[in-house]
Amino acid sequence: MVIDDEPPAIPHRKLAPGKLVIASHNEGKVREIRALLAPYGIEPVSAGSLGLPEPEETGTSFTANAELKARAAADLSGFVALADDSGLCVDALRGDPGIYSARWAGEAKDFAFAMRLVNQHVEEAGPDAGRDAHFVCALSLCWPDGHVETFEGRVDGTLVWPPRGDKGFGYDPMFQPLGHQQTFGEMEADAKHGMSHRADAFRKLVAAVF
Ligand SMILES: O=c1nc[nH]c2c1ncn2[C@H]1C[C@H](O)[C@@H](COP(=O)(O)OP(=O)(O)OP(=O)(O)O)O1
Ligand SMILES: [Mg+2]
Repeated sequence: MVIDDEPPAIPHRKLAPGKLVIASHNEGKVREIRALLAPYGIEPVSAGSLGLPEPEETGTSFTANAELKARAAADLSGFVALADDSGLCVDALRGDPGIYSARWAGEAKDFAFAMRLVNQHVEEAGPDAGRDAHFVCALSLCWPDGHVETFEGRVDGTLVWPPRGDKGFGYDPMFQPLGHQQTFGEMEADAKHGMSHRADAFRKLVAAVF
């Protein structure tokens, strides 16, 4: 018997030119998503500039949180919304901080503190646990009628200490992608876009909806 295990082709909805809300309140992300969208004839407006609230991230996965943020922004704005839920997953910490990556930086969004915390836990886990980590990014597009499509990307790397560079945001200064000598904090934006979890998810989005 021949078993056909090819997944059925998913009919994606195409994205028409026009306004699109970037459903994020993180300036670093908004900057990166704007750059990724630049070649595609979309007019991005940020959630902040529309005065949209920051929804509570009650999901238990990157995908669930990305969908919830995209849906909230599409409902309130009436435009297609693109949300990003992402985070740093550390092997020695069994995937933490993961979906809690923003929350580890506290109310003050203090990533110098969050990076120290991550490094401290990794050192406590001992040398055998290693310093492998990866970033994950789920990008969700939600149309005003509720249709949602989500794409996930990933980049593998190593955690360095002390942190290096001030070009990126969040945990970038302590993350060195596999096969590279610079951290994401030291790289120019274009170099990060060549390999990041966000760019990986975005490539899948482009293939599906443009
Ligand atoms: O490329 C990255 N380079 C460094 N750090 C990163 C990256 N990507 C995600 N991260 C970390 C920091 C961020 O704060 C958290 C995501 O948390 P997450 O809830 O998805 O975003 P957020 O609260 O900062 O903004 P928002 O929810 O309004 O989009 O993971
Ligand atoms: Mg958030």
